[in-house]
Amino acid sequence: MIVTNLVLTAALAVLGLASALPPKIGTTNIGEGVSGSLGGGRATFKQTRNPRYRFNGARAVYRTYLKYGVPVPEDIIKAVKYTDALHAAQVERDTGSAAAVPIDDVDIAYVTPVTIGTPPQTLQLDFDTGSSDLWVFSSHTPASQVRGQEIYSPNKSSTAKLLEGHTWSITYGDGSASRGNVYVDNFTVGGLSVAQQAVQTAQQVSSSFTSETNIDGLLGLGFSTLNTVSPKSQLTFFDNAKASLDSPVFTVDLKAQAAGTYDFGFIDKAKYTGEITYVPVNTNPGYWTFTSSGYAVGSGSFSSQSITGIADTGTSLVYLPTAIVTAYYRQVSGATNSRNYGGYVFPCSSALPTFTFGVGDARFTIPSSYISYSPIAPGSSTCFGGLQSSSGLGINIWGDVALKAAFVVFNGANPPTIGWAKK
Ligand SMILES: O=C(c1ccc(-c2ccco2)nc1O)N(Cc1ccccn1)C1CC1
Repeated sequence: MIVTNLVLTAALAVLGLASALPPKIGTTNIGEGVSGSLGGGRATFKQTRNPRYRFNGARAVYRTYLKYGVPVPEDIIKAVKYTDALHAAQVERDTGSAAAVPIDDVDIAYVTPVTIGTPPQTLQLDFDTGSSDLWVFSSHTPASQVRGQEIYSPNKSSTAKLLEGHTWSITYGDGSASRGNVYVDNFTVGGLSVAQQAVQTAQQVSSSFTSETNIDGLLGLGFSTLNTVSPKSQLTFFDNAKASLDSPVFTVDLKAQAAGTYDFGFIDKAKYTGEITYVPVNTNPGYWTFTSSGYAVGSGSFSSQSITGIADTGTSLVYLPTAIVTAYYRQVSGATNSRNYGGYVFPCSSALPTFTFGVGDARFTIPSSYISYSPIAPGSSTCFGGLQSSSGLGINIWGDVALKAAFVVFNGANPPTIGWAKK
């Protein structure tokens, strides 16, 4: 047997397999970081745990054989390889969690802190499941278009690299727009890092972005097919991070007038009640498009009908077919569809019914307070509705007014699905 072992060990050494195993004694490859100080003839070393170390018994035995120069039995070598494979499968994966903070007192949008580059530059970005460009106010944005926003300066980041010859340009449904060039750099959200994230630097932003002083850029969480970078389109932060996540998901927990969270890689049971109802997602052309099973106005009967639309964290309001919206505002005294104000308005003193929408057999009720969206001007007694008609858009949109009423799982598995739960 010894002969066999000698041959085997020699073979391993020749094949370099032995080198796949840790170097021999004298190194600290024991999964514990060793830090300490030298000098003045004294040395003290404080050992710290390596959180990612997984103890491997077979490997410990293997080292002992090596330590005493005894040929390693075949079954130990097999056990080391088997347990290595097991550990590789269990390698600790990544997750992230970051706050979603409303930028004003009507929840028109939410921002989340991110860090870019080395040393890290912190910006507050609007996470937008309705688009797939990650763009930021930057040192390339004309000063006349910057009004208090934080900017990303690639020339102050030692890890920034220009994507030569790449540009981007996007126009959003509300008419806002931006364009510019592209860098890749280290990018972190809530403890979750991507080394070479495409960061699109703005050379031009439209007036609505300039005037939104609390938003330093957008982080697209739509499908990467929507990304506008040319000649080579880029991946979203989620697509880049997905492979290293415990689970290929992100969740959205937006709140009314309070900080919610975006979680990446895990589903936090503390954030919802009951069951999550998952439904299919149509990824064409690149939005999180799903079909709702119907609606009810206030305590009225539920109307079962398919309402196909997108879950869009980047849109403030809910935009649905005119028939549904008129059925809703018929229950609101003094409500009119105003050309002046660009949508349904009503006396702020009017009582508003709730609005319930279905996802499969589940039912989600949007409180009246979310639909009494805001006075059309400060101090006005006329209020703008949080539910508006989608007829001019060509797409139904479940924006923040609806998302605030639920805990939503954006499941990036293959095929993608979207899950809705009460909270
Ligand atoms: O704002 C956008 C939107 C987002 C991304 C893109 C785009 C163009 C090229 C790549 O992405 N185009 C949009 O238009 N909404 C919401 C919307 C539409 C209409 C009115 C108001 N809100 C898209 C998700 C539907």
